Amino acid sequence: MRNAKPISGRIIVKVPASTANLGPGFDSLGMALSLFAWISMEPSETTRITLVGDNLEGVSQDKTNLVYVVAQSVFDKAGIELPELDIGIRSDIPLTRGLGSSASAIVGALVAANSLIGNVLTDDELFQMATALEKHPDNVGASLFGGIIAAAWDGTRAEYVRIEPPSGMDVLVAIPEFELSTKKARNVLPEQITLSDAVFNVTHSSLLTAALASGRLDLLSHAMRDRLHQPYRAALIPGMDRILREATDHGALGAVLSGAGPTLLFLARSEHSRNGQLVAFIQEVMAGEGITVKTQWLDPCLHGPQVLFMDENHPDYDKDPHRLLRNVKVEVGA
Ligand SMILES: Nc1ncnc2c1ncn2[C@@H]1O[C@H](COP(=O)(O)OP(=O)(O)OP(=O)(O)O)[C@@H](O)[C@H]1O
Ligand SMILES: N[C@@H](CCO)C(=O)O
Repeated sequence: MRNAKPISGRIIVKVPASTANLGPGFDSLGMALSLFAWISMEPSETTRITLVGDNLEGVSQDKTNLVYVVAQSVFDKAGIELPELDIGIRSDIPLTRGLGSSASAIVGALVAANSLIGNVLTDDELFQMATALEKHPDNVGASLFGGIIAAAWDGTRAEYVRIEPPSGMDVLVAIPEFELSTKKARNVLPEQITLSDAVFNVTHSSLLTAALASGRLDLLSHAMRDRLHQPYRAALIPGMDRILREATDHGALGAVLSGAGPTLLFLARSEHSRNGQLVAFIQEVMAGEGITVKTQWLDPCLHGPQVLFMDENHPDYDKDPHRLLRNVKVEVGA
């Protein structure tokens, strides 16, 4: 039990998307991306959950909503009651595509709820809660701390180290039109793997972490290879095998499945990245498979959630929060 009191006012949190694994770092490596979701939250007489924009189709608007449930877990842990909430959610992160939409919802909800009660929970407590909810620390760690994180969870406690992304590195994502839930993409993984595949992944994941930490972009094509999950998941994503194998011939430094997929993610040197060759190659292979993909250049996001607090004196306080969310580009914090 803590001495926490709900504050009156509205919190808006802007939280980054993330990519997990980066190839061999299964359930361990994550990187925050310059693609965002926004959550507004304030105490209210009755619970209302409003979804803004096109990316949240199918997300529940009752008390089963992930953001509402996670917020309640913060209040529970802090020992206070705050059952009714007015929540608004806007997301530019497509759902179930491997860009950490659920992690951003969890992290956004944790940070918004904690801000509403005066930040009584520490970042470490939020990280432990987020990891236990998501069941792996890679996406949530990246969304919470920004940059690249290397993390390990033993089922009880998660530890992480944040790595500043190397400069001059751009990120391309190729997002297929179809959804692939994390659950389905984990169900195709084998119960057991060979020792040689385990050694392959441990060694490549270590090399990748060291390469990212020291800015050795020249090592990425070698280090980003994986034998633990991508070979099994490839059957779910037509075209993936060829694209990952040949992407470095078309200007990528490295190419991987983003999280549990189906999004494919490419790292490239900034000075080479926007010449269109890589995008044209991806589009051609996917078109051959009859799949439409949306490609988007992003940057590593260097920061975690940004929080805007509006009290009744804020010039926008009287505006409908959901209209505010629709119009964000709301600048929230530094
Ligand atoms: N903003 C949100 N508000 C409420 N629920 C959300 C939100 N974003 C995601 N979710 C929930 O998370 C589910 C998607 O989680 P899932 O782990 O399958 O995919 P992902 O997080 O997009 O991908 P990955 O974990 O592979 O990066 C959605 O179907 C929805 O139930
Ligand atoms: N590390 C996770 C990320 C998806 O949430 C996986 O690949 O299944």
